Amino acid sequence: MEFISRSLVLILLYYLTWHFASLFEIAPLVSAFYPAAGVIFLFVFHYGARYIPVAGVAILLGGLPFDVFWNWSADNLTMSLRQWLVYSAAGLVARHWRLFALPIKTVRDVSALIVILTFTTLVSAAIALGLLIQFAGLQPELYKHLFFGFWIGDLGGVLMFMAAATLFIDLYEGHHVYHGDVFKDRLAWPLTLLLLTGMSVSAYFLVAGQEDIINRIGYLILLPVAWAATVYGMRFALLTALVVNLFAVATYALLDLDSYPVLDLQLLFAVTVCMAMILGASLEEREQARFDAAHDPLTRVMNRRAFFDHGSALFERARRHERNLALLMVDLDFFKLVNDTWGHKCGDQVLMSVAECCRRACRQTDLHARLGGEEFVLLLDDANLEQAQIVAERLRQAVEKIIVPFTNHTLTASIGISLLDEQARSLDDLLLQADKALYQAKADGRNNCKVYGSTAPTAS
Ligand SMILES: Nc1nc2c(ncn2[C@@H]2O[C@H](COP(=O)(O)OP(=O)(O)OP(=O)(O)O)[C@@H](O)[C@H]2O)c(=O)[nH]1
Repeated sequence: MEFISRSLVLILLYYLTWHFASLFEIAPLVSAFYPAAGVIFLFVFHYGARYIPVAGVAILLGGLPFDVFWNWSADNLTMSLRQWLVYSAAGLVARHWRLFALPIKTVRDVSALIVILTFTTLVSAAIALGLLIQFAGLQPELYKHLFFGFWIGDLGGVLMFMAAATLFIDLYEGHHVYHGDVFKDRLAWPLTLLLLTGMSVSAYFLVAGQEDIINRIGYLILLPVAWAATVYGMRFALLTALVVNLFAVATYALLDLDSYPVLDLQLLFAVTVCMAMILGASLEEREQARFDAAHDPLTRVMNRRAFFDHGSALFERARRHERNLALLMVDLDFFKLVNDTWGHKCGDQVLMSVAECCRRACRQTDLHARLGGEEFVLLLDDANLEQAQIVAERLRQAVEKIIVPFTNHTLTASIGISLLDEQARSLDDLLLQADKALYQAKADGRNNCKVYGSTAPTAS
């Protein structure tokens, strides 16, 4: 299954990159071949030789129909074969010698990849030039033209390849390489979409009448779709596909461009939608997996591991900036009775209600988590003793109001409080102190809040 889905992505990415890069075609066909070949390199590099035949299929399906199918020539075929062999071999060599460390995690890693690809591209361009001189008797006056054609074309191509590399890495390695502040704001989606489609549409008008250029610019619509798929997931990508395709069709109708091959437009639409579904679905799966790894499946609040990850960072920040920090350890009283009397399902419902109470008791900057069983924890950022006691008391009262489903029974909770001071050197210390306070609260008859180091109950 993985092989099939990866193969599909290889073919679609190849198609996307090939057509997108062909927009920047300076030396005919060459600049489009290289970035697309980069996709082959990446797949072979990451997943091995079994993707070499798939790459052949990608070339046939993705590259040929657009230019070569309509304009078949032996040169084009040789070029396809060459990129297939050179990049498959380069991918295998890079894989074998582990030319750069995996997994690719940062923008710097991607840059390293691009440098290697640029290098490979230039070397293969030089080899191609050498072969042409040696075997095809290339005239010296064409050297410069060809080399610059290769060079400039390839450079543009490699830059375009960045887009494919980003999609690829995002898709399979699960790292959001280019996720930064730019993408934080969801508003970025409609704005960027507007900008990209606006640019494409103005471009159509600017080059009205030059069919060849219009055909190429038409492929720009693939970019926002693939981008939306990787950054925002399937729903946004499908929406983007719909919007940009509607724009494209409307523009073609407005400009009366009936000579534009209908087949191409349909194919483009099919590819954008497939791309959106595959990339977007994968992103959503990954986000789901990430969520599942950090959350308790029953209550959907943070789990123990995620609490320690985020909590330790919060603890260190508070200690460094000498800010207050309070920890509340919450444990239900006689919860076993609920399970034993009304069943486990009923107990589960109660736990969900308690999690909700914890969520409501917190600020956005605080953390709340289920440590396990009927034990919850709250880490209150910038809260002093008085504030922590208020939150704990509010929480205790909220738990008191929970009614065990289908009964008229209520339950109570005991809460231990600890505060960041010189004694607490780590989050573990803080937890230990809150646990001791909780033990005190239980010993004192339950349904009350106790502060570590103080003997008087804060409320009951
Ligand atoms: N329904 C349900 N029960 C759970 C879950 N995890 C742990 N428990 C139950 O929580 C109960 C914990 O019981 P104890 O540790 O004896 O504590 P208690 O009965 O609350 O008594 P005190 O804490 O001393 O007041 C046990 O019956 C566990 O089976 C869960 O996910 N769902």
